[in-house]
Amino acid sequence: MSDKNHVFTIGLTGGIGSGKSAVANQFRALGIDVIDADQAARQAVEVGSDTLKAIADHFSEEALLEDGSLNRAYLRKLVFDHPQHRQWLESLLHPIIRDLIDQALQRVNGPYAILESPLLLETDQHLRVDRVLVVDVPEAVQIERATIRDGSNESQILAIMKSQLTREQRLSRADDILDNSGPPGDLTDAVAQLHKQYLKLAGEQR
Ligand SMILES: CC(C)(COP(=O)(O)OP(=O)(O)OC[C@H]1O[C@@H](n2cnc3c(N)ncnc32)[C@H](O)[C@@H]1O)[C@@H](O)C(=O)NCCC(=O)NCCS
Ligand SMILES: Nc1ncnc2c1ncn2[C@@H]1O[C@H](COP(=O)(O)OP(=O)(O)OP(=O)(O)O)[C@@H](O)[C@H]1O
Repeated sequence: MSDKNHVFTIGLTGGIGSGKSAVANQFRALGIDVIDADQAARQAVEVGSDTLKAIADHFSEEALLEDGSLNRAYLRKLVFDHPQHRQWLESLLHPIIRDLIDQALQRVNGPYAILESPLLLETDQHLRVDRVLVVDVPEAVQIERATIRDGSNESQILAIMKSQLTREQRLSRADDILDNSGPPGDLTDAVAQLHKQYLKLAGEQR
């Protein structure tokens, strides 16, 4: 990125259940601002928003819960079983998510920022970042951890994985790779090393 006003930004990505949030929390603990694309996706569909109304109009009232919020379980099943529904939802949400990310990046004060996103490389979000950090685990570990965390069945996790890049595609685009196949404690030293490297790179950019 050549824009002089922009904060040095690391794109943190990985497949579902790889450990992006766990890694992001370690950077937060070091005082680094993390912008979370999944969080932006939630902000985009706030109760009462036009976007949420467009979703209910397009799918059905079933897309809303009684309190007027998004029926995430319903939509999750629908969009990952039917690529055309996912494409419709993405074409509505991704431009909004991109704008929310841009606004959040402008508010960053620290030496560098982290953009945590499952779809960093699948969308144009990667154009916002200076460097790509991939959290990597074998696919079997992804499935196991995501299934336990979400209480989902394996077939739903597999459907989500199919709509993301493959492990090989993602790794081929990484500048840095964090192996998260060990216990959570193993991440601490590796994150501290990366933090040192990123502080140096951010300093050189200024
Ligand atoms: C379908 C929705 C409502 C399901 O909500 P739910 O609470 O069950 O899941 P959540 O949003 O927490 O996402 C969980 C994980 O699913 C995967 N995922 C979500 N959306 C997508 C997508 N469009 N393509 C591939 N994987 C996705 C990611 O690994 C993500 O971390 C939600 O994921 C959504 O609105 N997706 C479309 C917006 C989007 O693309 N978000 C990703 C960030 S850019
Ligand atoms: N090293 C680890 N050992 C064991 N469990 C882990 C480890 N890292 C993360 N987990 C657990 O695995 C699950 C997935 O991790 P996390 O939520 O960080 O993944 P994610 O990449 O952010 O997923 P998503 O794309 O769905 O948002 C969580 O329940 C988390 O507590």
